[in-house]
Amino acid sequence: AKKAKKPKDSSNELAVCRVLLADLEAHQDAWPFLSPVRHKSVPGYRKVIKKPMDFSTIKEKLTNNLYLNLENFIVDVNLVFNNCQRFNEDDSEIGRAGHRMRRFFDKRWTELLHLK
Ligand SMILES: Oc1ccc2c(c1)N[C@H](O)CC2
Repeated sequence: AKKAKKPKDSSNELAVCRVLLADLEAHQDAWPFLSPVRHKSVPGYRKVIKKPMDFSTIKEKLTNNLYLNLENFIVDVNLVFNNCQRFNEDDSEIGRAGHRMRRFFDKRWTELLHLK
């Protein structure tokens, strides 16, 4: 017989987003991602990176209820790391920080989701 699907509990997804963002901001490798890239002083950035994103902008969006669910939030966090990989060599300070932050984020949100 078909197993009854467990109803999804989305009520605490925004609380999970706040915890995840606080953990990202507190990480020692967060420094390249804390505020918007000053693209006026970074040649090529505005041309190459179509959708800039950073942790302070994500916090603003979270505060203004612009994330409908955890998935939309994760899309923006991954945008931060994908922009970083696009613009920085893997073998650079910022490139390495981006890889470390992405690994940390992936581990952290899967931990939090398994708690449910
Ligand atoms: O050398 C530089 C100078 C500025 C930036 C980067 C590297 N990478 C950041 O992703 C964007 C800003």
